[in-house]
Amino acid sequence: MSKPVTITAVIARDIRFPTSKSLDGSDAMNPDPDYSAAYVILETNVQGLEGHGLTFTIGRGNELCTKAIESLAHLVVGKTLESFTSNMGAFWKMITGDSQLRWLGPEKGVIHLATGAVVNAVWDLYAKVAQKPLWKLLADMSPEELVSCVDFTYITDAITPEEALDLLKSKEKSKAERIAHLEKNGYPAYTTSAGWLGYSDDKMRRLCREAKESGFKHMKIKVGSDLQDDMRRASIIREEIGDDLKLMMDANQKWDVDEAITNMESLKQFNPWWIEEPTSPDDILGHAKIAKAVDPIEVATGEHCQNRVIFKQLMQAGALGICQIDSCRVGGVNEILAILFMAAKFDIPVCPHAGGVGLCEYVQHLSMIDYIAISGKLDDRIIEFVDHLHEHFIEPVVIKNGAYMPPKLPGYSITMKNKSLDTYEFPSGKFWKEELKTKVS
Ligand SMILES: C[C@H](O)[C@@H](O)[C@@H](O)[C@H](O)C(=O)O
Ligand SMILES: [Mg+2]
Repeated sequence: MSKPVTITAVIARDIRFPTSKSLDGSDAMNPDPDYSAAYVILETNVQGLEGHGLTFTIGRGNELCTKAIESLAHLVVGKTLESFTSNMGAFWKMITGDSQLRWLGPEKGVIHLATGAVVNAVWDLYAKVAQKPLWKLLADMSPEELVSCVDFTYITDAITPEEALDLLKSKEKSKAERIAHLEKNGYPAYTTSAGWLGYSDDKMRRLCREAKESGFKHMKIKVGSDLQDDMRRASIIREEIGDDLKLMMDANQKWDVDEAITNMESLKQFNPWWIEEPTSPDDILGHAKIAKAVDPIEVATGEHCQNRVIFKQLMQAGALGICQIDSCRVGGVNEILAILFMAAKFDIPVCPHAGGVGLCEYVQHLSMIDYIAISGKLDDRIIEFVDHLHEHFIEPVVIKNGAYMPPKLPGYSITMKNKSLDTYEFPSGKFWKEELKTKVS
């Protein structure tokens, strides 16, 4: 591209899907989520070229995220893409370093969710200009380039840039073999779609059967409502999937620390591989205590883990058996790379969180780059899959035989169809106008 690409405007849109109607996505803590996106469009001076990104919320509060995105806009508008991509680490430090906005976090909550959306939109633009899907853009970087994308502030006691570089260099020569493996076999996935808490027993049984038939080897269910009911539902699922498939359980932060330990005593008879979010996502020592008590069941967490610092401490404390990165809870691709480096160093499997709109589209790129260039491993690593709302994306995920196939189009796979954006914009889109009218009358 001859003329420099300049970002000319940041558009933030409040997009909400009415998933609470069918209880898709429901769990013990979140009984009625409306899967939503605070959606970002970076407009540029090049006709037809835009960077897209989103941050995931479950409905109300999406308006706060879109406002926060607008507050960050002055940091990117009027700047060239090249001024960012020539030093991605410095770009990230700049975006998270506006002192007046940083005061709202730092690096957590609404401002960090908004940061995730903007940073991801810049990566989408970068990959579109490079004419590569994001995973390939990252895979083609040298170890030095990949390390330079990361801000190591606050994590050098766990990993230094030099250590990260050594780690990447040791994987460099065999990258091509792993790319070939992915292109042939895809990256293994697990499904959560059968186990939402609000589903009837019949629906759960049917979805379990369907998931098994379509090649999934792992399934996740929700627990944390009522222990007797958790046990009843777990036994139905085991009945359907048998003993060979791996079962995971997700409590969505419902329990206190000792309660988690006691409840897992009862639930361990269903042979869960991991217990996810057993307690508050901020409780590092609590997770460590649970991990010790429930061993050999793994403790998984990360979808509400606010930044790389908390991930670092979970890893250092031996509190984390499975690292569940979330593509937009932390500050986008750069911070994800920091977490992937630490997970590789601590040899903790990364199984991304994807229960939301657009999260499957995002995280496939992240697991793929982890396998190609960072951990180099697939053992005990799977990407979450939920079968909702993919039809709204220009390049929806492709699952074959229980595995994610590598995306092909340039970008971060997060661009939504214009019609979907217009229909589900809140409150002015066609869907919500009708919906709100019926509520009033
Ligand atoms: C409200 C959401 O659907 C959550 O239940 C979901 O993200 C879940 O924790 C998951 O692990 O997929
Ligand atoms: Mg979860």
